[in-house]
Amino acid sequence: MLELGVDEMFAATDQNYEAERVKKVAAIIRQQRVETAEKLALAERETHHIEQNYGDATKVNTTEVDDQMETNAAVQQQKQLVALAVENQTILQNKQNRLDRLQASPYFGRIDIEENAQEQDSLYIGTASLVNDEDDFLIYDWRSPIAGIYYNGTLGQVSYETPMGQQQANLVRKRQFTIKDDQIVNMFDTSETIGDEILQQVLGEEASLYMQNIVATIQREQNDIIRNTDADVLVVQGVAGSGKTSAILQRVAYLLYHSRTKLDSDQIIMFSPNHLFSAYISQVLPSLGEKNMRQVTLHEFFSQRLEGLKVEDRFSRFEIDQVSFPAKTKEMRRYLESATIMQQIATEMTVVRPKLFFNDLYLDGEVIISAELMQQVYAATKEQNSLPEKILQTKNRLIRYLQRQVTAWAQSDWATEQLDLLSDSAYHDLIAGHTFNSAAAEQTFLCKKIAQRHLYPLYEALYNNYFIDFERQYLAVLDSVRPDKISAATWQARNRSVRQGFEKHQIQLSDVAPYLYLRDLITGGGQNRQIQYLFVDEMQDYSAAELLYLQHAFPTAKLTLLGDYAQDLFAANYQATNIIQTVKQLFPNKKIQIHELNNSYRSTIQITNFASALLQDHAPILAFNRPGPVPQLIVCPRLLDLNHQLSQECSRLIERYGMIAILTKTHEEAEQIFATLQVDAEVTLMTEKQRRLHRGVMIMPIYLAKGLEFDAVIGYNVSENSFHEEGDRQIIYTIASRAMHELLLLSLGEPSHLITSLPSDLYQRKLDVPIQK
Ligand SMILES: Nc1ncnc2c1ncn2[C@@H]1O[C@H](COP(=O)(O)OP(=O)(O)OP(=O)(O)O)[C@@H](O)[C@H]1O
Repeated sequence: MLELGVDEMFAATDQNYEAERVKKVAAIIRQQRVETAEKLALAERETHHIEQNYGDATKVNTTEVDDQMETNAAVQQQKQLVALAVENQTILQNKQNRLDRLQASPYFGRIDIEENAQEQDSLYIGTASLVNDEDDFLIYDWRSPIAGIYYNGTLGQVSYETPMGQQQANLVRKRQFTIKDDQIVNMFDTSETIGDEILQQVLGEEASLYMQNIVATIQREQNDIIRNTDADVLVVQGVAGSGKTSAILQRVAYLLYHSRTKLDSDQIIMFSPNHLFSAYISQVLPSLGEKNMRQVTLHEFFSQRLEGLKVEDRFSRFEIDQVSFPAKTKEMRRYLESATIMQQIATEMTVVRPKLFFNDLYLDGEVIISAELMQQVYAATKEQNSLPEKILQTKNRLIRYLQRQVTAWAQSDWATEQLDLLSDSAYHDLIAGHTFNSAAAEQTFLCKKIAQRHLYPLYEALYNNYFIDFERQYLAVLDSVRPDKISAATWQARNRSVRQGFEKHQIQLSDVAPYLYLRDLITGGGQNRQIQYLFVDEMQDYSAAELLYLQHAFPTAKLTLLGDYAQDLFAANYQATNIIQTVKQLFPNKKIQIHELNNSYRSTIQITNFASALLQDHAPILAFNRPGPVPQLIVCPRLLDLNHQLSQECSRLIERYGMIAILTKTHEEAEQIFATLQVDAEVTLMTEKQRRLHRGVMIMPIYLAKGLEFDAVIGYNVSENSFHEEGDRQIIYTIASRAMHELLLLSLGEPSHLITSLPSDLYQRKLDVPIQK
């Protein structure tokens, strides 16, 4: 057995010592892997054996009461044994996975700390802990309290959390490694938070199909976000490429570690912008040994809650907005997506007994429970009860009324007729398991069953609250809350279109949050109290009403909201977003903590400076010092030339890089390019249905590229014609900031003034494109 003597570990600090140490640690990992593999094989055999026994134990005689009790006890015992064996197996499997990860790269950091003059410790930080047979920590998990020093501290006095409170120490060395298997590829001493060398190297790499974890190079400001456990609402406003998504994924891993006895990955939900993004980030947590949290898009979430209604999706709406977006529509959208409408709905529903609308419940064209009866029952509910309690009372009384109806139907001639018509198999189904003393008793029983079965849809309607006419209710609310800025005629016309939408089982996106909120306030439903943490990525794409609804739907969850108001693609043309301001207004009673990230890591300094200059009234983005080519603007006079240039540039870029994206404003443009692009590489037209990224050339509208990054980006047709509105600034910014190493912008004719108004040294303009015959 290889062991590391503690003294030996502290003695030398040079390259040889570190090289030697890695080898020794790697040997210990290998040895632990062999031992764990043996234990795991044994545990698997054990589980199999117990499962087999479990089958035998349940075959015991169950006719005698005593035997039955004995059997139950045996079954319980067997169940427990199986559960224990499975748990043991899972623990070993997790250990095995952890060792596998450590074997690929045992650690990435070392800190030397002095807690007093006599005592100095060297601690190595990796993706998981490793302990030898003497219980010495050879590697500390990056999430352990003491590892916080690695990310936070510059040399000198530092403090860290311990179970006994804050502990002070003197940080005397910080060392970074890149280790592959048991070989040190790179090693630096640094006094900075995390030195630039390793970061340079990581950021200079090619784009990958899946996002990578950043634990080796987490920056101080990101670390504060990752390790925050205080805030009810943690808000991160971060420029493009500042590591917002990376930080929250490491944050999930951190939270799962920090609260491992109380928190499970199922209790964390993340709202992501689209499925491509979900797939892109899906490997980060597993690479850190954690299960993925739940992921959902807002559209999926809304659609699940509004079964039976087709919810307008944001992408289709964006496409339609590009064709026509009248001022009146903008005004209405501003109101419908505001916190004000949500507050108005809440006010309307908290009066003592709001006027409610009910649906007649029909069966075979005949009203069985009338809306009028429902009104009477509702009117008779106790005044002092809340609205959901009144609804529950109403529902229970209506269910009792329905039960009386069932009895009446069972005693009617109709039931006897139905009985005569009953097929043999239906008859046997109904009486299965029952015996009767007389034919009359059997008949009574069967008639009751027939009536119950017949009226069951009404019971379901009552149980599921279908007896409440939510659509009419919503229309009535809309009628009463018209904002002054919108004329009565315009408002009524819109309400008519909402009604027509309901008739076709459709709902516009702006109506969803207020409609769902109204429905939940009436029924008291729609709240999930299991979720403890809710993350929203790209929060600038959520309206105030939507954020309020999410808070209402997950009342016990702590929120982490991250976004970049400069990347607001969907609402930029009708409203200015100020994330921080919005959140403060939305959650006045919550403990809000705000972090701003202004350093950008994704792109070369040239691309970041170009993107930064596009933004007005924005503090400059701090570019990471990684040089590359200056962005190019290529202007073509005709479509033919543009397409030719596109194919040429794509061919050039694909020789150099693995992942290139052509980003368009709309889906239609993406389709056109896909039809004409000629390049000797795999070309994929990305749609919402695509569930993963592809190597080669990908063509997609910018809204699908949210949160993603590519080696090189070609922004397609950034002409004045297509990008003339102020809100288009955000779109060009988002396009530009997807590029890691190279950025090209192609324009058909006059390029957008948003670009040409920038200082000319930020990009290179190419005009003399060859004209195609
Ligand atoms: N501390 C870090 N160490 C290494 N790489 C980092 C670090 N922070 C960010 N990055 C890298 O920078 C890129 C951008 O990060 P990320 O996608 O998390 O940023 P973002 O703020 O969510 O971007 P956007 O808003 O533009 O989608 C990624 O490649 C990520 O790995």
